Amino acid sequence: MKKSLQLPQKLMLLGSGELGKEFVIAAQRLGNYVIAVDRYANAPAMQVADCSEVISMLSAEDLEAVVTKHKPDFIIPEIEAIRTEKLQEFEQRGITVIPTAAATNYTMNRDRIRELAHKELGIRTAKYGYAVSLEELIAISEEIGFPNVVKPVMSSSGKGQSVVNDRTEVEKAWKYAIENSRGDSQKVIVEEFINFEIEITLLTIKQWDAETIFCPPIGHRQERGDYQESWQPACISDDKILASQAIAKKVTDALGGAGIFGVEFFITKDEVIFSELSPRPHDTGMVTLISQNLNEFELHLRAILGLPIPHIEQLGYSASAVILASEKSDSIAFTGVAEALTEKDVDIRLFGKPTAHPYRRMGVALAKGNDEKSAREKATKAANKVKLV
Ligand SMILES: Nc1ncnc2c1ncn2[C@@H]1O[C@H](COP(=O)(O)OP(=O)(O)OP(=O)(O)O)[C@@H](O)[C@H]1O
Ligand SMILES: NCC(=O)N[C@@H]1O[C@H](COP(=O)([O-])[O-])[C@@H](O)[C@H]1O
Ligand SMILES: [Mg+2]
Repeated sequence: MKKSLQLPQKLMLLGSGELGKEFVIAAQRLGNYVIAVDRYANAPAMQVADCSEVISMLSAEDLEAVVTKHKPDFIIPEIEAIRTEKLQEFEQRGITVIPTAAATNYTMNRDRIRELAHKELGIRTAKYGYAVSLEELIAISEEIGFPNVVKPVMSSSGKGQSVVNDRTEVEKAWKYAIENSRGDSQKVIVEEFINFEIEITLLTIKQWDAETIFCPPIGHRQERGDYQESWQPACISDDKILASQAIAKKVTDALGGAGIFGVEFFITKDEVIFSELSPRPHDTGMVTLISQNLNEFELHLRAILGLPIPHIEQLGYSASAVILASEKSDSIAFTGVAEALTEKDVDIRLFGKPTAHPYRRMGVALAKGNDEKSAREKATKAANKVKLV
């Protein structure tokens, strides 16, 4: 389905964090009208949108109220934790849900997308199983073996995730996962620990009326299940790039619709292993704010609106490194931005989150370099100069 190319369109963004903020900027540049929605006021994307709403996105009534009030042409989820059954209803009423309401339902929980990829599409993933109680977790952990990785089926950015080295650590992992599960789920996934050489995000752009296209792979490093730095291009063989593209195409075709997807893979010496995917811009893809002629947010917008993407150009070795909070605070100020910006080909984004807590991502440093190493070092050095006070 292709939408009319008449602009502006009315876009409702469900989730208004840093990824949403850059998406709103891209949408505004083409004059679109954006309603930014999130669970708290003054969220990053709300600061640049035409208007905003604070609701519980897990509440069908709250979603109904804002959709009835604003009558958007498009609903664009920015986080997973949304009452996706309600999105199906909006879609039936003729509102375009990105990429599709069914796709947001598949990717809301790790188990649904895993079942689709592994069972229905026959794609290689880490060995896995599920548990809804500590007893089940002990049994399935022993079946899968140690070390393994335990995650709530509903969470993101590593929340509630832990690596379990042996039987004695299972109970702690269970408690941590349940305490940090988002939404109403009490289910965890246990995965075989993959000893990868590198992990990548393959930004995959699915279009209404044109072929699926890909950005060059993005390499990334994670801690506590959360992204710390990313770089593009990731150095992997052409064979492995083609293999990951084929898998990304297969999964995104099954999900349907249009938009950008961040498809995550573990790359081992001999294998390309599918991990998970975001049906929207990806945090590690923030590197494209400096590394490409069209960043992931502009690509998402063009794909959504059915605008052409004639060419994606990679602009050379580039990297991003996160700026994290270290303590709880509700008065946010930074030092060191001037120092960080003294270096050539370095840029900083501060998201404008109104409060901080340990490890909350507050900004990102971006850099270009002569090679991967120098780009990564420049980005990390710049990120380290910026401090919350
Ligand atoms: N089975 C595994 N083997 C090895 N490492 C893993 C495994 N699963 C997850 N990890 C590590 O933890 C990171 C986060 O895992 P995952 O992507 O599943 O979580 P997430 O909460 O969805 O993160 P995000 O929302 O940021 O994508 C991975 O990028 C990887 O570094
Ligand atoms: N890996 C998913 C991801 O990076 N999502 C991004 O983080 C925001 C939530 O941040 P918060 O937890 O600091 O509010 C989300 O709104 C999205 O922009
Ligand atoms: Mg991930």
